[in-house]
Amino acid sequence: MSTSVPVRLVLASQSPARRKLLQAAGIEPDVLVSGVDESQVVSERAEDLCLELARLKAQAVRDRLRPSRDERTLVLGCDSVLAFDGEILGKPDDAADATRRWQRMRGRSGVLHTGHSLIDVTYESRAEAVASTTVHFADISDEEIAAYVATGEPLAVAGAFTIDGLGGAFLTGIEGDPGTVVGLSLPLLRRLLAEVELSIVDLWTKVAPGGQEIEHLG
Ligand SMILES: Nc1nc2c(ncn2[C@@H]2O[C@H](COP(=O)(O)OP(=O)(O)OP(=O)(O)O)[C@@H](O)[C@H]2O)c(=O)[nH]1
Repeated sequence: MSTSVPVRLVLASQSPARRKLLQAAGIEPDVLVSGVDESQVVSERAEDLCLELARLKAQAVRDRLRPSRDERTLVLGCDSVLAFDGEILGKPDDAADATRRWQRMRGRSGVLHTGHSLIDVTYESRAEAVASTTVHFADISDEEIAAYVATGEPLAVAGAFTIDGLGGAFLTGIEGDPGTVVGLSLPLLRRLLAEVELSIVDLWTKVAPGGQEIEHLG
């Protein structure tokens, strides 16, 4: 399903992790931060909450774009939350909150849900879904919790942990796509692109694995 015009992906997220994940996969997104106030959405279900927020972020950025005849423009919004112990947890409020969370999470499991909303600005179509990955937390010590919180890393991320940073040492395993934990599932993005009649190959702009330059598949 290749396309005859260049495809531009606009990532509606300030997340450096999401951008790096796309870049490593050969996709160089433009970034337009949505500025959506996440506190405006409340939901009982983690999957509904993260999908609604992803939708709001994508729409807020879409509304700032004009379709162009020279390219196919897509907007991707994402939002990640941790479902743990019957609660929906985003980023911790502060260091004390991150500490309390880890004292509860250690030795137990949670599910990191990431909502994805893809809008095809050119054809006004959209595709959206939630990816979920179960995360098992190691039974870490109070000293490890204190040291981890002191780095500040847990304060900036949904669930107060990372899989690809310092927090990776404090997980014993996952079931599902690791990208979902970072904040963007590439296998799910591939499926959403297929729903709008595109292939992920159409978005490759950087050097392919193995080093050879990819001509833009246009
Ligand atoms: N590097 C990394 N980042 C993570 C991980 N888990 C969650 N995050 C980040 O935590 C943040 C989750 O908050 P969100 O509200 O989804 O996104 P945000 O950072 O506020 O950015 P916006 O999309 O602009 O709202 C995202 O930036 C995720 O990339 C992880 O395991 N590794």
